[in-house]
Amino acid sequence: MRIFGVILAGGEGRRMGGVDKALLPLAGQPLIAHVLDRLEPQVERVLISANGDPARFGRFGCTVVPDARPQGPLSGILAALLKAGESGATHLVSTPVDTPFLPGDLVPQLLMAAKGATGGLAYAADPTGDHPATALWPVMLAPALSGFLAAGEAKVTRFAAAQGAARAVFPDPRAFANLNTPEDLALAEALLKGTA
Ligand SMILES: Nc1nc2c(ncn2[C@@H]2O[C@H](COP(=O)(O)OP(=O)(O)OP(=O)(O)O)[C@@H](O)[C@H]2O)c(=O)[nH]1
Repeated sequence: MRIFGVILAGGEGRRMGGVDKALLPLAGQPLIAHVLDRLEPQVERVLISANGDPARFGRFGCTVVPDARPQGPLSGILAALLKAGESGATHLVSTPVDTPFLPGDLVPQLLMAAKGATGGLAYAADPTGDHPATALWPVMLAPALSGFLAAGEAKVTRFAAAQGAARAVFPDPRAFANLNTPEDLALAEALLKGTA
C-alpha cells in the first residue's frame, strides 16, 4: 500500500473575500503550511491541487496538480488520483486547505474505516457532521469518479453514497473545522495562540 496526500486548494475563497485561502497568514504561517505539517508525516508524498500559477506554492516543495476542468473539490481529487496513480500510489488522502486542526491520526483512522467499505472509500466525520472532502480514495476509483464528473455531477456526498463509503468518526468537534470567513480565521488564530 502506498498512500499519497492531496491538499485541495483550487477554490475561489469567495466567503473569505475572493483571496487565495492557502496563503492566508494564520499564527505566523500560511494556512496551507498548517495542513501540510499535519498531513505530511502521515503519507508518502503530498500533492497540492490548485489552478493558476503553481510558482506561488514553490516554497512548499510539493507537486502542484491543476484541475482538468474546475468543478469543485472532486475535480481536484480526480486530477490528484490520476497523478498519484501514475507515480505508483495505491491510495490518496484528500483534505481541504482550510482545516488547520487536522488530526494526527487521520490516515490510520481512515484506513481502519475503509476496511468496512466495499469500494474502499472512507471519509471523515466529527460531532459537527460529515466532512466528505477529507477522505481516503483508492486510486482504482479514478474511472468511476471520472464518469461521475463527466455526467455533470459534482457533489462529494453523492459520489460517496454511490460508492458505499464508510465513515471514520473523530471525537474532537474541531478536528475538521474549516475557515470560510474572516471571522473563522480570527477564531482559529485565537485558538492557536491560546487566547480563545
Ligand atoms: N481543485 C479544486 N479544489 C476546489 C474547487 N472548489 C473548491 N475547492 C477546494 O475544496 C475545499 C472546499 O471548498 P469550499 O470551502 O466549498 O470553497 P472555497 O472556494 O474554498 O470557498 P467559497 O468560495 O467561499 O465557497 C477548499 O479547500 C477549496 O480550495 C475546485 O474547483 N477545484
